[in-house]
Amino acid sequence: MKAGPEHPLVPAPLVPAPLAPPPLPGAGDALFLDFDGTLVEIAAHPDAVRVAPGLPALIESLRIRLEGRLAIVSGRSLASLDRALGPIAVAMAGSHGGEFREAGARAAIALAEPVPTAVVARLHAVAAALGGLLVEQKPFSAAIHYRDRPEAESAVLAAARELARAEGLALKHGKMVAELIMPGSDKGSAVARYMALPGFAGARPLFAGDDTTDEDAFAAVARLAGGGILVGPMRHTAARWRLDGVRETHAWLAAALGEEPR
Ligand SMILES: O=P(O)(O)OC[C@H]1O[C@H](O[C@H]2O[C@H](CO)[C@@H](O)[C@H](O)[C@H]2O)[C@H](O)[C@@H](O)[C@@H]1O
Repeated sequence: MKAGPEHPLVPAPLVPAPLAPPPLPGAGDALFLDFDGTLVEIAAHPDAVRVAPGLPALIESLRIRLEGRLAIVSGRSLASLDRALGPIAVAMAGSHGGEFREAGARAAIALAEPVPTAVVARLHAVAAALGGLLVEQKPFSAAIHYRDRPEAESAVLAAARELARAEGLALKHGKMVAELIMPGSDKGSAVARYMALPGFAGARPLFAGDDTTDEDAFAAVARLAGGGILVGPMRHTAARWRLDGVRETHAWLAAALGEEPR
């Protein structure tokens, strides 16, 4: 007997079924890419990621191949993505959908309210009390990182949950990070907003991402008759396909251009 939503009395399997590799993005597709863990390997510090030398050009070439239907959708701020990738004419949404920019546009549109300064101050106090954790303040979210002190995870999450509850904020738990966000925007809403633009409308959306914070986007592309691509080890996910890691993602992007990995 099958398990799943259509058989609610049967427990879901503990080990999710494996996912096939994704199709190559091509004519009629729109491509959305997460950044950390998808385009670059996770590093010890947000500023320590290494961008492969050929990556910005690869992304721009794909954007041209897809007639402009490509965007990076990240939890990072746009300023941080701009620093990492340099001046590329590619659409980008940052701060988990709080900042939205079309390709070539100078200014971003704000789709969220900034996190109140009192909340950021409280996060700094929590970070100091836990031995000096990194607080990353972004235009529309604030993150507390515990990669340096994994043993602080439960204390970080408890404090972040309490702040989120008291202030009416959304909480995202990513890779060794807890992020507080004003409710109303996430990666799924950013994808939906791109897909409503004339250049994207009607295309099949594909979203590649590694983290649980990408699940909103996986669900959004599924609603729009596309599919998510989980990057990394198998887990319970709304994604439809899977790639093993960053290297395999680069190879997949290069293959879409008919090239060897750069
Ligand atoms: O949505 P993404 O593009 O995947 O961004 C998610 C978060 O990425 C960054 O933090 C993560 O990557 C860091 C560098 O590898 C790592 O040190 C950290 O532990 C990870 O959580 C970024 O700093 C966050 O702002 C993003 O939300």
